[in-house]
Amino acid sequence: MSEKDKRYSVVIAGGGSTYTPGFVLSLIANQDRFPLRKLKFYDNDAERQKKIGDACAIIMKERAPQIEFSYTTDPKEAFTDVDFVMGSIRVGKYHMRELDEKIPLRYGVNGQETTGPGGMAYGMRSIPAIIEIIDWMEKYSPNAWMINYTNTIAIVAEACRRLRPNAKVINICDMPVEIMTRMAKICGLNDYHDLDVNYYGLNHFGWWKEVRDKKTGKDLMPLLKKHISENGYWIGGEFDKETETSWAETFKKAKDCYALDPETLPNTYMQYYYFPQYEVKNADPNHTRTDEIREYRQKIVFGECARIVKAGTAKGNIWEANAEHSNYIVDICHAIAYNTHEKFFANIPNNGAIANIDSDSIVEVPCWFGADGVQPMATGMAGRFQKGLIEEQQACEKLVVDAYEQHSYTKMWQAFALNKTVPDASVAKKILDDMIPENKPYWPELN
Ligand SMILES: NC(=O)c1ccc[n+]([C@@H]2O[C@H](COP(=O)([O-])OP(=O)(O)OC[C@H]3O[C@@H](n4cnc5c(N)ncnc54)[C@H](O)[C@@H]3O)[C@@H](O)[C@H]2O)c1
Ligand SMILES: O=P(O)(O)OC[C@H]1O[C@H](O[C@H]2[C@H](O)[C@@H](O)[C@@H](O)O[C@@H]2CO)[C@H](O)[C@@H](O)[C@@H]1O
Ligand SMILES: [Mn+2]
Repeated sequence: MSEKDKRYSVVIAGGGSTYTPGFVLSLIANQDRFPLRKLKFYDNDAERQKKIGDACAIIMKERAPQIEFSYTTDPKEAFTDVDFVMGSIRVGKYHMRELDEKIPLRYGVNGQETTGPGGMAYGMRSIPAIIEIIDWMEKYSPNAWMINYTNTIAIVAEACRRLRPNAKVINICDMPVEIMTRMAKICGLNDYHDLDVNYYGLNHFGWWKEVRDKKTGKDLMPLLKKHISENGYWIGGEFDKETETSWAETFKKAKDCYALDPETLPNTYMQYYYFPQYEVKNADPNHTRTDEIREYRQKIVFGECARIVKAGTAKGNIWEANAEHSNYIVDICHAIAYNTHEKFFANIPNNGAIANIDSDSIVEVPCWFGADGVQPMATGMAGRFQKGLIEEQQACEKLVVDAYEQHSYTKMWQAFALNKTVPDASVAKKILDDMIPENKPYWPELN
């Protein structure tokens, strides 16, 4: 069979994820450009995965019967004969996410999934699980690529850099393309594919310094700056109709983040670093994003899967409209499979991509994606303001991986104490001391 006719085998690690049905629908929708012969799910929670797996089996039978579909909790079965691993696991599931959010809030510190102490706690849990998956992939399918969404991406990527430097793993985030689709709509274009950008920073910690219409080359920054200074990334109307309340607030808050540096356009996550006191004041310590997800996304996804299984058909399912999150990972697999050299974003060792940042820092920058992986774009110099922020934040991310490697309590405490979201070292210690017993099943013992 020629390369042109090749059909691919994909395993979704985290088969029980709320995003899995979206991945399946996007994969099916892209069969003309990224054809599959096999699709598998892997999860370490058989019961959770079965609920999603049984519904997806029906979707696959109805829409793509030519693709062999299965789900398993056995790593050998999961990772044998695959070309791509899509990483989407959440170690400790929503129970631990809730604690990541609520423990810092006990002490008046921002409680968020991937930023501040919560993000560092979550990253520490993800490291061994991702390393384990990489090792299985390399053992059972040595030519495969892992495209990983599993958070906390910056910490996972730093752990990959140190512990598995040659692994074929690419750590990605959907936030830049989600924001770019908003930018495209603001400019009367369709989605992120229509824009050519210069963007730099860390994961959930970055700035656009150039946005152009890909077709005409027109500078879109003046138009975007005007809109964002008035509305943030909020668009309203049909496009924002389904946006959940907390995400709506986030897109609107970008207006205040933009005001702090009107030369660049901010990633929405900057709100947690620029305005931590505001975030805490607006948070309900007894009802955080995890509660919202339990009430909405998780309930809807698992409810819909149960409905499909009961009806024995997926006709009229809620995932008809493709989500950015799942389309993006399929776009990336396609770019690697067909060596397209399209420009997306990856979290990779800097190596000069941001000229005045250490070469061994993990940075998030535009990269060209092809059969040999990713080639970063040179983004130029970080501004003085950004450079200061980046260096503080990336030191926190490195300290977490130091703590993991050295089983060091002090390094983890330093990581919390240094973070911009934490007011002082005694508060950092209280948060860490509350987190340690809760994370006992997942973290190394810290001495
Ligand atoms: N990078 C990004 O931009 C981005 C965007 C969205 C979501 N995410 C990430 O995607 C992941 C999934 O999110 P979700 O909200 O759907 O989570 P979820 O809790 O619904 O699903 C995660 C699944 O992972 C499984 N799991 C946990 N530990 C595992 C392990 N060691 N091995 C195999 N499976 C394991 C769980 O059993 C669960 O079924 C999270 O890491 C989330 O942070 C990343
Ligand atoms: O609070 P959540 O679980 O809804 O989202 C956390 C993730 O947010 C970013 O991704 C998506 C999000 O998954 C999706 O629901 C939507 O609202 O848009 C966001 C931006 O594309 C973020 O990039 C992830 O890393 C977070 O895990
Ligand atoms: Mn992300």
